Amino acid sequence: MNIVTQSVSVSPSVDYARKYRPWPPVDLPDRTWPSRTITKAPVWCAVDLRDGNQSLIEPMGQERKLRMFDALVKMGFKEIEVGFPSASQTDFDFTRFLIESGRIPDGVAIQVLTQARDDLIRRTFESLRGVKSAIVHLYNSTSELQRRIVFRMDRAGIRDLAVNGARLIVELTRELGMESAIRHQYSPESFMGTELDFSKEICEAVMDIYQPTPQRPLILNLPLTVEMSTPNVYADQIEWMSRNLKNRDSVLISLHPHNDRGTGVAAAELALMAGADRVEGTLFGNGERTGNVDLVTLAGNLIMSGVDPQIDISDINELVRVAEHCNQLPVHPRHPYAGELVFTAFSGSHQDAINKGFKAIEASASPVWEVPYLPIDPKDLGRSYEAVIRINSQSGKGGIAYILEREHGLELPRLLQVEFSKVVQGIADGEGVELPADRLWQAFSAEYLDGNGRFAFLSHQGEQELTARITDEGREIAVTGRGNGPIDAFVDALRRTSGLDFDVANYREHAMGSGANATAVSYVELRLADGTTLFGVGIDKNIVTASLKAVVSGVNRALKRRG
Ligand SMILES: CC(=O)SCCNC(=O)CCNC(=O)[C@H](O)C(C)(C)COP(=O)(O)OP(=O)(O)OC[C@H]1O[C@@H](n2cnc3c(N)ncnc32)[C@H](O)[C@@H]1OP(=O)(O)O
Ligand SMILES: CC(C)C(=O)C(=O)O
Repeated sequence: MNIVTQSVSVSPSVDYARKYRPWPPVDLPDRTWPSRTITKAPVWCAVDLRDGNQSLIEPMGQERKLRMFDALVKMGFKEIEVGFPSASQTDFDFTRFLIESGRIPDGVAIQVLTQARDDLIRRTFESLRGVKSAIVHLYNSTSELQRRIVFRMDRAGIRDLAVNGARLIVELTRELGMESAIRHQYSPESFMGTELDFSKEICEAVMDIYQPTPQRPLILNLPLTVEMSTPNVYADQIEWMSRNLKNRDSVLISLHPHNDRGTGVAAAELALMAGADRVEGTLFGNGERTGNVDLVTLAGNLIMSGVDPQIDISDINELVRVAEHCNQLPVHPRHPYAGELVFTAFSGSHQDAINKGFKAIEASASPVWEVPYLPIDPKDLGRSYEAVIRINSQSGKGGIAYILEREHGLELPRLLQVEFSKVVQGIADGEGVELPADRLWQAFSAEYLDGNGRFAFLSHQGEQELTARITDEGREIAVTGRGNGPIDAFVDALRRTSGLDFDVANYREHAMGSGANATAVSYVELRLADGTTLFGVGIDKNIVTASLKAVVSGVNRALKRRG
């Protein structure tokens, strides 16, 4: 059989194939990264105060910068890029403030960025006077596009720019006696767009100036300044550099992914598998254009793989508050790990599976977390289970049962779950909005509990010969009946009083709470003359009273159904 395919352009005015080119793959047939796994946390460097800040509508002032800095320190970051001190007075002053106020804890290095321009490098060193531990981060763009369009320089010119910048940095470090305080970092900016042989050439030329050793390695930051390809290409580039750079043990290979194609996290992870040592990024991925790689997501992914991320994201809601305040940008409700909705299921089958997963975890002695649709325990991020299941018209019995059990201790029999979920479905469809837990309880009470119809239970005496006081349409009456126990006798009494032909098909009860506050809940399934069944529910401190109330509840519902 011949299948004839026809390609139809949705936008006939643009020939995408002529306008855009796929990024060329790296010739690395013996690549090893695809079969590796990440088994330890990288060295982290948070760049919220520099790359994040430079992309904000309103860059941070001192108050917001400090709040972010303190939060990053508290999370356990040991390297924090605090600004571009030669570019703005705010960044210069902030760097000075951190140093002069003694705000930088021992063991934490501040990092500052500079272009390869003499005046900017000198000013950068001015900002660092008296610092205990800093990383001077030199960058220049190296890609073919930037060389041609922005710098209008050939490879040699671009290499000289980097080498001269590095030389001045080494001289100033020495002149100012800052050798023990300062570490060095070089970024061939736009690394992804740079030919690998030139990346190697320029990095090695810079290494010749810095003379790194395994004890004092140079940080070579190989940025995905603009993400232009699938993440495997970046991983190949990193593996190629890691394998081909000279004196590999004297450099730390650092990643700095952006997220133009939405795969910044994937690029970082694959590149770590490819041999990188360090990652630069920001909280929740704020940064130029679509952002920097999101360090919180990377840390969450490590946790989910059983690896200690070495930064603390266990109070993720607080991190969201800090980021939203400092960046004046919201964190999306569906943001991995942090979004308001990421641990919430509305849909019935998901809720059912989560409910069963929680029960299985409770019953299991294993420490392993296994809950369908919840790949990580929200509690490990300081999130509660409260919002895990929320009810709307897409919800099913499992979710409704979960909420009634969590909020009110009711363990509804399965058939009652089915029955009540239809009631909820009707309300949710009618109102078209979410039903919060208190609305669900209101609906349950109205449907099943005291006051749900014509009769209401007041009191009873006797067991096989029973007299009960009830109200009938608000009027108090006494009813009597006989049977082999109080429920049977009460059924006999109510059958005659209501004119409804029914018996009890099933009965279940359990305690809610414990000690003096314990309450009993009874579920009775009534079978009607036409063979159909329905439930009644009663709650009372006295277990017999709870059962009799449940019978009244069921009769009221049956009468309403009969009309
Ligand atoms: C990918 C990144 O995020 S890199 C960091 C980018 N961050 C920022 O730019 C924020 C802060 N920057 C600034 O405030 C300014 O750009 C400053 C203060 C650094 C420099 O300002 P100015 O000199 O006024 O101008 P401008 O930024 O337009 O300078 C561009 C010039 O610098 C050159 N240049 C750009 N980057 C570098 C570099 N890393 N090293 C050396 N020269 C560079 C350009 O080729 C251009 O040269 P030209 O004037 O001969 O054409
Ligand atoms: C300065 C460099 C590291 C940078 O910010 C980038 O390439 O995005």
